[in-house]
Amino acid sequence: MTTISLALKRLPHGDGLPLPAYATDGAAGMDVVSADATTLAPGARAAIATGFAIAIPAGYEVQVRPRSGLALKHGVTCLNTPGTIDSDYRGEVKVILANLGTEPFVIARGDRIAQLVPAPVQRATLDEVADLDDTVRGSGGFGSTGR
Ligand SMILES: O=c1ccn([C@H]2C[C@H](O)[C@@H](COP(=O)(O)OP(=O)(O)OP(=O)(O)O)O2)c(=O)[nH]1
Ligand SMILES: [Mg+2]
Repeated sequence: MTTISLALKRLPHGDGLPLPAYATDGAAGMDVVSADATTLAPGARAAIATGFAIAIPAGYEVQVRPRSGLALKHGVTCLNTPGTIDSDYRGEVKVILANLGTEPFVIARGDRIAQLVPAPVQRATLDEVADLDDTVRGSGGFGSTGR
């Protein structure tokens, strides 16, 4: 395991909120809390404020991932999972939540709504060619190998 340092700037409406934190020693994600108090109707989505901005070192991203408990118990997930925070983004970190459940989902300020996972970024260059090498799979996909 490696640990990187993220610069975090608390925004005015983040005053008094707990910062993202690991719930246990072995947690992969830092739980992030909502700065908003709102209700997500069934089928609704919203960008939820967190009250902070971060600066990520070059070569890294931060992924915004759902919490499994919210997904399983309430059908609430990050719509764009995993959300991508770019290293050059300096705006407020937001969590795009969607309520895929059947009941309104009430979010209180301070509720843990998602988790942040830093990850190294692998970039690529593109090498445009006339033909690709042959493989057994070929163009088969989307269930081509059976159930
Ligand atoms: O869950 C998320 C996803 C993104 N962002 C912010 C940080 C990220 O760096 C920026 C852009 O995200 P992305 O590249 O996924 O969105 P886009 O639709 O491609 O927007 P842009 O044109 O600004 O890149 O939005 C968040 O705060 N939360
Ligand atoms: Mg983008």
